[in-house]
Amino acid sequence: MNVRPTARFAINLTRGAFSQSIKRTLNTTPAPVAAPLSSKFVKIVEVGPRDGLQNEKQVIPAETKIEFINRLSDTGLSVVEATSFVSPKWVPQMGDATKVITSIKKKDNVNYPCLTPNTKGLDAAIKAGVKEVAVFLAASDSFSMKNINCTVEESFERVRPLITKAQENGILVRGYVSCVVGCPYEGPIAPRKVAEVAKKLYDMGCYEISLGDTIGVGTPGTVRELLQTVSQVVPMKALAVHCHDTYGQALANIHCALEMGVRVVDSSMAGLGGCPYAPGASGNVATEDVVYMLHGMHYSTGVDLGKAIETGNWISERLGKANGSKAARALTLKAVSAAAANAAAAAPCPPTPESPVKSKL
Ligand SMILES: CC(C)(COP(=O)([O-])OP(=O)([O-])OC[C@H]1O[C@@H](n2cnc3c(N)ncnc32)[C@H](O)[C@@H]1OP(=O)([O-])[O-])[C@@H](O)C(=O)NCCC(=O)NCCSC(=O)C[C@@](C)(O)CC(=O)[O-]
Repeated sequence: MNVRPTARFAINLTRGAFSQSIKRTLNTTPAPVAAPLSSKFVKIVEVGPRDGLQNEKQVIPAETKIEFINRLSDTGLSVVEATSFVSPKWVPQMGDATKVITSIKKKDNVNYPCLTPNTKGLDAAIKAGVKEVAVFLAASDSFSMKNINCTVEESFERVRPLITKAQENGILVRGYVSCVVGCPYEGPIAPRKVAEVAKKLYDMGCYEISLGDTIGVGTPGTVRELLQTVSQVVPMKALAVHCHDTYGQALANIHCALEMGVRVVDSSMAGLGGCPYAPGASGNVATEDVVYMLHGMHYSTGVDLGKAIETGNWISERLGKANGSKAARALTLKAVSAAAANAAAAAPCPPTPESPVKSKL
């Protein structure tokens, strides 16, 4: 992919000026849906700093992660999943969890949940002042073994004391279920199996269950069936969707989930990410694309799309990648072209050579 549009934007437009330019561009961009469908709020859970960065091969300095989170906090997002307190032997990229979470500028209206696989992780999170954690289980034993080194059944026993201790400390717990449609090692996963895991986590005290299509194989057909089954045992309002975009189905799957009543969507700025234990899986659906779609459908998110694109472009440049969001790429090009045209129009006219007629006078 070509990184030029992002680099050009960096040269031509400063932070803030870009948001303004994007706003003007959005005002002249036809809305993708004409009629208002709903004015309801959709909560976006930004997972870029954790899910987005955990799989990066290059060492990302803690300072970059901290600035990324600070910029995300300024976009209007209400949840920014910041890091994970996991074993650095398993996921070295997250080895700076304490430094990152204690160094960010926390905003009162933003939650910064962190992943914790066991009580050791929870203890470190508590020490670092974390107010919300997430446990992550799977609907497939093979994936569970690769990811957290225990079976699904064993993972419940591992998180039970974690959830109890978190509750005793006034810490909210979110629950992830991975491989909700398919597993990289076992193939298709039955919705019934996902429902069992989701219900157990919900009953154990997780306030929200995020359904992870870890390898992005879901389609609106399988996602509909999944949500129909899971919502029989966990209320729809407590469900979130977490769609990786490996097969280009993420937005379609989110649209399907919205139609069924889901109002929490996980996404990753610039489409960063992938799971270290799901080889070949692409990143999460890009936050910019989700926001563009939701606003076009007249859902509110609280997110300033211009600032989101600016942040996605910023982290993409830091990582030396193109922004993985199609909406961000299109709007960046449009804003840069418009700014260039404005600059050209505002520039003083260069002296023109005297015309033959004038020279005769
Ligand atoms: C769960 C374990 C720890 C089991 O790993 P293990 O090797 O079975 O654990 P252990 O208890 O035998 O400990 C091994 C070593 O790790 C240390 N350790 C143990 N726990 C911790 C901790 N919390 N923090 C720091 N260190 C820890 C422990 O102290 C020990 O150190 P040593 O004595 O050898 O020096 C390991 O498998 C692990 O950390 N796995 C994390 C994997 C991971 O982060 N995966 C990505 C997140 S999940 C995901 O991306 C999917 C999701 C959520 O996005 C949704 C979707 O898309 O599907």
